[in-house]
Amino acid sequence: MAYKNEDRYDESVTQKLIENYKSIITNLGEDAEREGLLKTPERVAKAMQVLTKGYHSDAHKIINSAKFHEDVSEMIIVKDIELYSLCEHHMLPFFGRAHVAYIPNGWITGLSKIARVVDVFSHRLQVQERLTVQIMNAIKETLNPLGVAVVIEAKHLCMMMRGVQKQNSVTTTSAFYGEFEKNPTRSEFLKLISAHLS
Ligand SMILES: Nc1nc2c(ncn2[C@@H]2O[C@H](COP(=O)(O)OP(=O)(O)OP(=O)(O)O)[C@@H](O)[C@H]2O)c(=O)[nH]1
Ligand SMILES: [Zn+2]
Repeated sequence: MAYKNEDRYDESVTQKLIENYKSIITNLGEDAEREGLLKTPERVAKAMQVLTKGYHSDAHKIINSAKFHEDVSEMIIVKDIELYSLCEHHMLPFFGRAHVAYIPNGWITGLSKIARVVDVFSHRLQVQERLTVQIMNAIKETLNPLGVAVVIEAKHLCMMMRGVQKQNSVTTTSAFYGEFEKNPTRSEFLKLISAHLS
């Protein structure tokens, strides 16, 4: 079913996930029947559907729904778009911010749609590199711009709470297309967002 917002859940998926999470709680050595945990499988089932709702959204449709003809040829940057995603290896969160820019070639889109595209792809099981490229490609394929740039800075809980346990490392990924593949455009973009790069 299509999820219009995060309050809608697929009832059959919820029921299956409730059984799955009951088993997980039991297999972790907890008592799934104790009072505090009784509703937990349902809560997690719903939370996980929200965190993966991007599978039910189409980034191309989102951009095309607010696509306007406009003769602008300057770089448009939407920076500091906060994002929360789940790493596909551990299903633990990674979170940070995305900086997205494009140079129009006759078409622009609503600014909020750029942030919505970040949400669509981040609400899936991801690796940061693919997330970065998917955002770039969605803008490239819908607006046919002269260039697109995406930079994502994120911290991965799988590197913080477990495993290597590094609390301060930030991963930066980038994807550049068209004009952004060369200077001076790329350096102008990086300069404009540089206050936000660590
Ligand atoms: N490239 C990339 N790697 C990621 C991302 N999120 C998590 N990882 C890494 O995925 C790797 C999975 O490695 P494995 O050796 O299979 O898993 P693991 O034994 O749990 O690894 P450790 O985290 O080193 O304990 C780890 O190095 C994670 O840091 C991501 O977005 N991009
Ligand atoms: Zn991970």
